[in-house]
Amino acid sequence: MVTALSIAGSDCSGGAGIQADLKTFAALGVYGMSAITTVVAENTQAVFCRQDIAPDVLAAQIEAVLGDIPPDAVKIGLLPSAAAVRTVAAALKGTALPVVLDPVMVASAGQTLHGADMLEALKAELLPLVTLITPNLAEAAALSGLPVENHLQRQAAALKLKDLGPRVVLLKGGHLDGAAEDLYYDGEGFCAFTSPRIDTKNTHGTGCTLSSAIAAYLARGYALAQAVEKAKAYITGAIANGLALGRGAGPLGHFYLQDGKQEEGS
Ligand SMILES: Nc1ncnc2c1ncn2[C@@H]1O[C@H](COP(=O)(O)OP(=O)(O)O)[C@@H](O)[C@H]1O
Ligand SMILES: Cc1ncc(COP(=O)(O)OP(=O)(O)O)c(N)n1
Repeated sequence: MVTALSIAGSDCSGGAGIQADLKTFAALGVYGMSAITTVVAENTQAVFCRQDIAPDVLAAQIEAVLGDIPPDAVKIGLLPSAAAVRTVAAALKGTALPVVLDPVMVASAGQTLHGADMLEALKAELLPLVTLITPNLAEAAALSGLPVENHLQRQAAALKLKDLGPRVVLLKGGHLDGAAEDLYYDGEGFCAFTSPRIDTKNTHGTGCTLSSAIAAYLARGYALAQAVEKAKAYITGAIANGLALGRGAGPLGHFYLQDGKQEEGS
């Protein structure tokens, strides 16, 4: 059985965070496990409050998984503090696992999801350990300190992020106008993974879903660029099959592949 671990926050409304990751793993035929970093009270409209998990309990969750059911890949989502970043970095150092990092900072509803000390720790201690980082436009600007308003600026930001240590940078374009173009940079060259923009308000959890789908495909043995290509196809379908639940940005539809359609190559 192919396995993957998500280290991320809990979204009680089920659209983002650990809940989105586990649904994605299941939809893609991967046995999912979780280490929860923080419990967020949120829904399709707003974030209300959060309770961060103590670093020793976070470390114990990761150790419990790694020591018994070693995952084939790891996805990291919301890390609420520098202490959480350091805990995860210490737990993963020396494991040689493929690690996908979604550097979550702000919920689509607008609220910041981390403490002020998180950003510097993420850059210094975690980015050198990860295989692939998937910032959205705002996250890329915050991490690189560069503007990302046009294509050339986004390329420059990707170069700067690559210098911080990940093997590959995938700068997501979900918040661009026009096509949803994600820029992929592996240190040798750029390529774009692009889909038409889907006109919907139900986009809660798009970043979580894309990064966990990439982790699932890496766990299944796909090479990096191919894992991103397949994950992009999965997220596009999940957005197209989004669910009109709640009064705000509704969640994605994760199980559309099982509605009589088979995933190619599975
Ligand atoms: N309306 C949309 N139509 C098609 N693809 C989208 C849409 N919104 C986001 N995406 C895609 O979803 C993925 C997540 O991107 P993004 O929304 O930028 O992340 P985040 O949730 O972290 O802000 C990317 O592959 C992006 O291109
Ligand atoms: C617990 C938790 N983790 C992450 C997010 C952010 O999710 P993301 O997929 O990046 O995007 P939005 O749905 O917020 O656009 C979250 N809200 N909660």
